[in-house]
Amino acid sequence: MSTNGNQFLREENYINGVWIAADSGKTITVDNPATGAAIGNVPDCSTAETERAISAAAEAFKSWRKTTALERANILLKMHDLVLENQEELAQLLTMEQGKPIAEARAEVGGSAAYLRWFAEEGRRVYGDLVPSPIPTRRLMVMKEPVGVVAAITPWNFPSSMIPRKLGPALAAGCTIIIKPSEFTPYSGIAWGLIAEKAGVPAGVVNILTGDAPSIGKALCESEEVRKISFTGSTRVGKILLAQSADTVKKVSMELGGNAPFIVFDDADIDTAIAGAIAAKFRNAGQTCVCTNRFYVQAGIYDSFVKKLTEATASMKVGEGNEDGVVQGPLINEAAIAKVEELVGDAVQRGAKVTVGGGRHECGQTFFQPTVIVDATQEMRFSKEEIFGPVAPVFKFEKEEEAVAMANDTVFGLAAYVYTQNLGRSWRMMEDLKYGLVGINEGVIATPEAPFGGVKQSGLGKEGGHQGIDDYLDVKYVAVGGLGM
Ligand SMILES: NC(=O)c1ccc[n+]([C@@H]2O[C@H](COP(=O)([O-])OP(=O)(O)OC[C@H]3O[C@@H](n4cnc5c(N)ncnc54)[C@H](O)[C@@H]3O)[C@@H](O)[C@H]2O)c1
Ligand SMILES: O=C[C@H](O)CS(=O)(=O)O
Repeated sequence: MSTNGNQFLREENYINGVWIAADSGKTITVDNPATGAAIGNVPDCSTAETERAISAAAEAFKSWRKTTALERANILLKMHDLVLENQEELAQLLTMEQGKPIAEARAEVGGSAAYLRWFAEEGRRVYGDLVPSPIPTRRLMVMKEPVGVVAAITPWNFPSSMIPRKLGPALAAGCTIIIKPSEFTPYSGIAWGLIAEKAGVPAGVVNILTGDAPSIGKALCESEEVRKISFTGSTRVGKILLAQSADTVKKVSMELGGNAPFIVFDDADIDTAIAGAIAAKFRNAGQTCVCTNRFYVQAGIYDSFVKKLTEATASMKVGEGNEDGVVQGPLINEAAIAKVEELVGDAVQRGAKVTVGGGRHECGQTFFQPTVIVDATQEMRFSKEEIFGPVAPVFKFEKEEEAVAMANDTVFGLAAYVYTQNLGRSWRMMEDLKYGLVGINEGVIATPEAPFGGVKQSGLGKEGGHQGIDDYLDVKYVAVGGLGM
């Protein structure tokens, strides 16, 4: 059943085409991060429900894998249309449970639909090979097949769009899926069950579970029937899931934490760099995996960049997501605020100076002032730890090789950004920066057409692009002999 008039605000889980409560009747209360008010309660499911979801997905796989790529594409496009037809309701749900400004929520929902369209098309281009045989009486074929049951575990910062990045390629490839959204933002995840149901996705193909993450995750990782784990979240949890998946040798996709450098050279167009800096730092209140974590600014442009960045940051309106003109909402909870406060405190203690912001915002317990902090050094914690908040540390450098060395001095490798008008330098940056994504004079680059994913401890595998569906396919080599008979 739905509450508060939004048809997508459902307080049940979706297993095998049936809406259910937790066996125990237990629930998890979900709060609005901007106001602290309770939105509602979702099922607190655990191992038993997870095992039923796995059985349902395994049974549904037997027939879903035999549908044609065109049939699957048509269902994904129906889901795409439903998302766009209900974009406002889905965006309002997202802002209510996650806090982001409504314009960002609308964009996220639009992006969700775009991933569905992309993979509807990609699914119809899963080609095999006929390999020239060295033996006259033998033919060599390469086939691609769906891996089977997929388990998807997703984060709270993009509670809508992180799901179709997995559901899209999974269904397009012929896999079935069990989705466990974050307990902080479950409603946008549960909504995918309703969208699937309305689109006519057969029972068991899409299953949505909320509840005790460790026990659900353990059941998914230890099941022989689950053949792939697709995770988006922290590197810490990614490592737990990788370890838990080892015994059954699962395929894994890991979209993990980041520590993005944003390098500005003296020859950069400064206004372009400032626009890119604001977009790359403060989107979703700095709570994105690809948000800039470190600004490295060359000495010749440093003072004017700091001045302009401070001015632009000071002009940002903070408040609840539906308030006119608000460009920054709350952080997800008070623990997130405390973490950001800790990192700012550490930097100031080590000699950094705040030019704007630096503390909690008057809007409420979960709001933090958009902040610029200068004279940053590699010894400060935020040079190695993901801030995940609206704080922009600015470091000064003299030479190009110094910037590259500092930028690469991290265990992470998700996104990096470079602002320069020098062609040779931009190519050296592309090649020398050890990251999965590089923006040259661009601060927001994710798109369904391109492979998104990190290297090092930022992850394994890609989401989007033609690479995105490969992670949901097994490659089979078939040798057909006896042709001389
Ligand atoms: N690389 C990317 O594409 C990408 C995208 C978004 C977020 N992230 C990263 O995610 C983090 C923020 O998201 P978060 O706080 O939700 O991350 P998180 O790792 O705390 O939680 C992510 C998901 O894992 C679940 N989970 C937690 N502990 C688990 C366990 N022991 N077993 C199974 N599941 C478990 C959570 O319930 C949630 O659904 C940041 O580090 C951010 O960089 C990465
Ligand atoms: O935080 C994670 C998202 O993947 C960021 S983006 O919307 O893909 O840029």
